[in-house]
Amino acid sequence: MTETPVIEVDRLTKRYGSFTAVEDVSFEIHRGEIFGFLGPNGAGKSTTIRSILDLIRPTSGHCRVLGLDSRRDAVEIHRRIGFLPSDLALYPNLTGRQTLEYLGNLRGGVDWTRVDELTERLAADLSKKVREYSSGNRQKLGIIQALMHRPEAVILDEPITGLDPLVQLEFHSMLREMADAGGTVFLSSHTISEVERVADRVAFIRRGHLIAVERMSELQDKALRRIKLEFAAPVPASAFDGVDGVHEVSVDGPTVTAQFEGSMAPLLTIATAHDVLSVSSASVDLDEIFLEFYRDEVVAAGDDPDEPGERGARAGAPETA
Ligand SMILES: Nc1ncnc2c1ncn2[C@@H]1O[C@H](COP(=O)(O)OP(=O)(O)OP(=O)(O)O)[C@@H](O)[C@H]1O
Repeated sequence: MTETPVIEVDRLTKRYGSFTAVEDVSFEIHRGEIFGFLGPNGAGKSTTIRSILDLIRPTSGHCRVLGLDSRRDAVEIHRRIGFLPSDLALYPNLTGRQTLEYLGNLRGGVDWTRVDELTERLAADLSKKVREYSSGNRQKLGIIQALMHRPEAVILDEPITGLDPLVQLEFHSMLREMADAGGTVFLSSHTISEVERVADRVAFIRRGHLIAVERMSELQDKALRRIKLEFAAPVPASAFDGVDGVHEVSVDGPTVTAQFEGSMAPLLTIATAHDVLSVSSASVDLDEIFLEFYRDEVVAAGDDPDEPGERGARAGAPETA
């Protein structure tokens, strides 16, 4: 039996004039899931979120939230979910507490016990006027307003901006508790470390296209590994041509380094045929995977002129389930 997805994006395309910000993006998020939505600046994250929430109208495609139509049922959706926008607009002359009272009353009242609990956990200060807030305190207020009515699902656009590391940890625990209790979290982010820490699945968006949706645990298993081989005598790089799963072979005298994925066995077969003295290997961390996905952007920024941007395709086609 398949449960109705909590958030469903179906072939979403958004054009601004002749510019396509998001093209043919589809994914589903299920109950109890923390879903990371990862991409560099301008990739299309906020455009996707705004379409889900009916804050902008898609050029084509549909979004559904809690089984409701984003356009037809926008009012009910907004009542039942929490949302932290990337550019939260607040009244500068209200205090934090007055702001929450105002926003809560739009939903029919404030659960101050819940507000106090969130305030304490995030070490927020609700007594000052919004115009006197630091950016971190402003962000805390944004998080509190998104969570204070105990929503079934929450959509968070870059939530940890400006938060110190301890508050980030506490905030991520809060998201995990929400998901464990059956809530759903959509978390847009630039940073793989945040997504790695907290998400169950992650979608990678680049230049308006969804390039992969991966389960975090599978992504970690899939991580490319780096191997260093010391030989008794120099071995040509061509000895490793066509070996399954091996990339980026580089030779420095009798030392060969390479990256590989999957089984190490084919690589070791070649190595042992050439009088190998030692083998060492280490996992490549997820930051490197992130860079693999976004290599074209890195090259465009002038960081690595060596490598053509082919390898983002390694992750395969987007998941459709
Ligand atoms: N109203 C608009 N008119 C024209 N272009 C727009 C508009 N809004 C967004 N864009 C463009 O659409 C693309 C996607 O923007 P979007 O804000 O969705 O990216 P993002 O992934 O959220 O980026 P960031 O991480 O910087 O917030 C960008 O190139 C942006 O300049």
